[in-house]
Amino acid sequence: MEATPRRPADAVANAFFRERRYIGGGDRRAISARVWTVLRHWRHLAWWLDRAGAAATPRARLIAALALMPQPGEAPQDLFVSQDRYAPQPLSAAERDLATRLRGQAMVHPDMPRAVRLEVPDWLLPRLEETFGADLDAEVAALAGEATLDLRVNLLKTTRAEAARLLAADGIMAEPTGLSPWGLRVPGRQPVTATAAFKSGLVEIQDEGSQIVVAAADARPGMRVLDYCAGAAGKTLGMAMTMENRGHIVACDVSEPRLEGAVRRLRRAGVHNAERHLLVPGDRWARRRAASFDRVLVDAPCTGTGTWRRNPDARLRLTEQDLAELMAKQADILATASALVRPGGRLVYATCSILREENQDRIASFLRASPHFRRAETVPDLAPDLAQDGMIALSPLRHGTDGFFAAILERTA
Ligand SMILES: C[S@@+](CC[C@H](N)C(=O)[O-])C[C@H]1O[C@@H](n2cnc3c(N)ncnc32)[C@H](O)[C@@H]1O
Repeated sequence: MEATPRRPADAVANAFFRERRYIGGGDRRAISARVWTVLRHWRHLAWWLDRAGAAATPRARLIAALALMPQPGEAPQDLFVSQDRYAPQPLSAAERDLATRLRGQAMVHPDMPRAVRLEVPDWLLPRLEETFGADLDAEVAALAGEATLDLRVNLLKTTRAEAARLLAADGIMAEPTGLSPWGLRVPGRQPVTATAAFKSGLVEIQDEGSQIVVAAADARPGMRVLDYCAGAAGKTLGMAMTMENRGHIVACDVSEPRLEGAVRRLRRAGVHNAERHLLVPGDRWARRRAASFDRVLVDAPCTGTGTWRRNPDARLRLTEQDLAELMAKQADILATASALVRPGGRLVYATCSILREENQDRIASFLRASPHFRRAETVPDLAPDLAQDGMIALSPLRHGTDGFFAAILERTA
């Protein structure tokens, strides 16, 4: 993971295990659990190692994690033993000394700088302070928590109650979500994709926050709808559902493999009114369809800072340059996609970021440059006060969802 810092940790872990089929299930789980503990405490561990005068190598981080978070029978000197062919080398005298010194200390120390304590990059801290103000510690703690497993019930094929009943028949007890009218929340990590309900397209895995973006888009039967950054069609599927399979929806993206991934999902969900379009440089397709869609959803490429619960390593990989590049892309995409909205139609801009620069500030600068757009005065009837000034900003702490943002804009002329 350190050797390929641009690659998501779960992709590295999957490749590692694929190349080592001899590692059994129990060992895989144990290895993964240890690696994820180290990732979740990356900066804490580096701080402790620095204080102890040790280099923050992968091995040293692991020894420090075992010493700082001792579990019965898991003292580093008992795990680093060479009798077993695959076990790590025994501890050196210096490593033993390190483990002894760290043992029993609290992982988070009062002397740690705030960014280290919160496990965020230094450059990002002022931006997070701007977003969350006095709630910063609690919000970041919630972003570091366990993600929920949410399903969107596919109303094209079933009802929420019926889907819950079918899942229960497969041993999965799901509860209705509080905000999304179509959501079910499954406790813990359960094999949802093996259930009959999933295989037959009655439910899709989709965070409740993402479902709220679908609701905010308010795609209705008979409309012409564009999902401009559709990826593998997560939100296209949801909008096709609210359209009751009537009207026309186009899923666009610049990534062919992502759009390919949509094919199977659309089929499984029983969606008949969707078309896919691969955007290429100099695309005439968009120009020919100027001002023709009732709804355009821009689910923009973003920092993903709202999904840290799922990718604890992402916050460490994110650089200031990434943010700058993404913001430039968001501005371009918004300018191009907005031209496709018909007068009287709606543009919904969404991210899974919690940063103001990608969200509220992006919308403010778009509106300054686009006098024929304004914030929608009426928004879909979701939970009271969820939308303010036509914008919805969700967070794990306040809403129990990923950190999603949606702005609902109207084209006036
Ligand atoms: C947040 S993801 C979309 C997720 C998807 N809507 C879903 O719900 O599953 C952003 C998508 O924007 C696409 N993208 C990046 N640059 C783009 C561009 N210039 N125009 C259109 N799509 C773009 C990426 O390929 C990616 O699939």
